[in-house]
Order: sequence, then structure tokens, then C-alpha cells
Amino acid sequence: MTSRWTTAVLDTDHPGGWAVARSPEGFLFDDNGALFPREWLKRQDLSILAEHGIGHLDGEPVYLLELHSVSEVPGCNWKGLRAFMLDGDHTVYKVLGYAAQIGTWAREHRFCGNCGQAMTQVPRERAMHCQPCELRNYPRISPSMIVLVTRGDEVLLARSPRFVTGVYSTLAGFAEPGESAEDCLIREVREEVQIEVKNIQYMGSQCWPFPHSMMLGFHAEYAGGEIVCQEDEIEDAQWFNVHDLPPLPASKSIARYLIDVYVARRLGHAEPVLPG
Ligand SMILES: NC(=O)C1=CN([C@@H]2O[C@H](COP(=O)(O)OP(=O)(O)OC[C@H]3O[C@@H](n4cnc5c(N)ncnc54)[C@H](O)[C@@H]3O)[C@@H](O)[C@H]2O)C=CC1
Ligand SMILES: [Mg+2]
Ligand SMILES: [Zn+2]
Repeated sequence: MTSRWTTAVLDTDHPGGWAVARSPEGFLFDDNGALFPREWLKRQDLSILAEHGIGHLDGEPVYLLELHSVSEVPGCNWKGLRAFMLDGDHTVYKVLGYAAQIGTWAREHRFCGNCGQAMTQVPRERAMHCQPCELRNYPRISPSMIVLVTRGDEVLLARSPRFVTGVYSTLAGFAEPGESAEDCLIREVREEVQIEVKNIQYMGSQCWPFPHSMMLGFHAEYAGGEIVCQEDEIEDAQWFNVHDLPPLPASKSIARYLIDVYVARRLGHAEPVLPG
């Protein structure tokens, strides 16, 4: 199956195509969604900080207008990326997730971190460049491990104080320099719940644009210890029976996929497919 959305570095001097607009309050949308005819969108009263050509959707070029501030566009509203993830077309959410990461990265790399001078976009490449020190910055991607720890019919799920009320999810955390994926997973599980794990198995990966994670998903078996929640990070953690699960994360997340695969295996049901 060919993908409907492919990323590319497009020349902003070319007219036409679709555009999305992003302000501190999220993406602009109307009854037709978040993609607007680009020439029409650029005629609206928007405070444009930068324009980026980001890829092709169904063969049509797509641009991002990154705005300084929110503005009124008749018939339109603004909403955050998470709302687009929770309802709406998954491909459009992927376009917006990519747009959000490129927009944030370019905005936060307007000046060189080494000498403080203004940086410029490298033509035909997704990079910011400082001429005096020859420094190049590329979009940031942070590897993060996410793991479902299981013990027979039970799965270990936890709550962060940041989660929606009642929702429990798998354990996750960012890799530190020098760590392997397995080292990171073992450390995160120890830090967050003081549990030891064994038989670590890689399950799949997913790009997660909150803010710029590359989630590597694993399954691991319980090897020892009693649950002790990390102060401030983990509000509650429990072993849940696969027949009696709490409210779970959003259906397209890798966290949910890891849980759904394990439950399907225990119950002998067909396994789900990881959303891209
Ligand atoms: N797609 C999914 O199903 C899920 C994704 N996640 C994502 O996994 C990632 C890691 O999860 P957390 O439990 O929040 O991580 P975590 O357990 O490592 O704690 C987060 C803290 O780590 C620090 N940190 C270290 N390295 C960082 C980096 N490169 N970028 C940002 N903060 C860094 C910050 O102080 C941050 O507050 C997040 O992006 C989160 O949104 C988490 C659960 C489910
Ligand atoms: Mg964590
Ligand atoms: Zn510099």
C-alpha cells in the first residue's frame, strides 16, 4: 500500500498547494478540516513567522505557516494537536504532527546555540545553518522506551498526574546518553515502580509528536520486586487482570497497542495492527 503522506523539503517560492496554519493555540480548522488552499490562507490576516514546505498529501504539496500569534479567521477555529489525534483522519493527524515538530524546531533554532548569530534554512534540506561556525542543526528526535510489564494474566499499568482522570498506561521514559534501549527500559521501570523485568521483547515503534519522541515499544515479564511509585512522576501503579482493565490510552497510541496485543494473546483473539 502506498502512503498517502510523504515528507519532503519544498521550495516556498513555488505557488499553490495546500497549507496548514499553526499558532500557539494549535492548528486552524474549519468544516473541511485543517488543510486550506495555500494562496487563500496567505491572503488572510496572519502574523507569519516562517513558511515551510513539508511534504505531499495524495500527491499535492503541503506547506506550514508558522505564526507568531493567534488571529481571527472568519468561519475558522483553532485546536491543539491532541484533539486532532483523538478525532479525525489519522493521515491528517500525521501531517499535523510532522508540521508541529518542524515548526517548533525551526522556531527554536533561529539563532546558533554556539555563537548566537542568526541561522538560515539550508535549501533542499531540513536543516538550519550557522555560516560563521559551520554548525548545522537537524530536527530533534528523542528516543523513548515504552514497555508493558506482565505477570501471567496481569499487566502493570500506571498513572502520571498529567493523564486524563482514571486513565492508566504503560511505563515510558526518555533514553539518556550512553544507554542502550534495554538499559533505558530497565532503569525506567526501576525508577518509576521499583520492579525488575526479564525476557524483554521488541514490539514495534511509533513517532509521537508530544513533543518529539521516537517511541520504541517493548513487552517484558515481571522478574521481581513490589510496586513502589516514584514520587511526583507516578501517582498510582497497579497489576490489572486482563479481564478487568481500567480506562486505557487513546486507541492509536503505541501504549494502547502494547496492551491490546497482550490481551488478545491471553484471550486467544486476533492481534491488532500498530497504527503508523
Ligand atoms: N505514544 C504513547 O503511547 C505514549 C507516549 N509517551 C511519551 O513518551 C515520552 C516519555 O515519557 P515520560 O514518561 O514523560 O518520560 P520520563 O519518564 O523520562 O519523564 C519525563 C521527564 O524526563 C525529562 N527528560 C529527559 N530527557 C528528555 C527529553 N529528551 N525530552 C524531554 N524531556 C526529557 C524531563 O524532565 C521530563 O519531564 C513522552 O514523549 C511521552 O509523551 C508516554 C506514554 C505513552
Ligand atoms: Mg515516564
Ligand atoms: Zn554559530
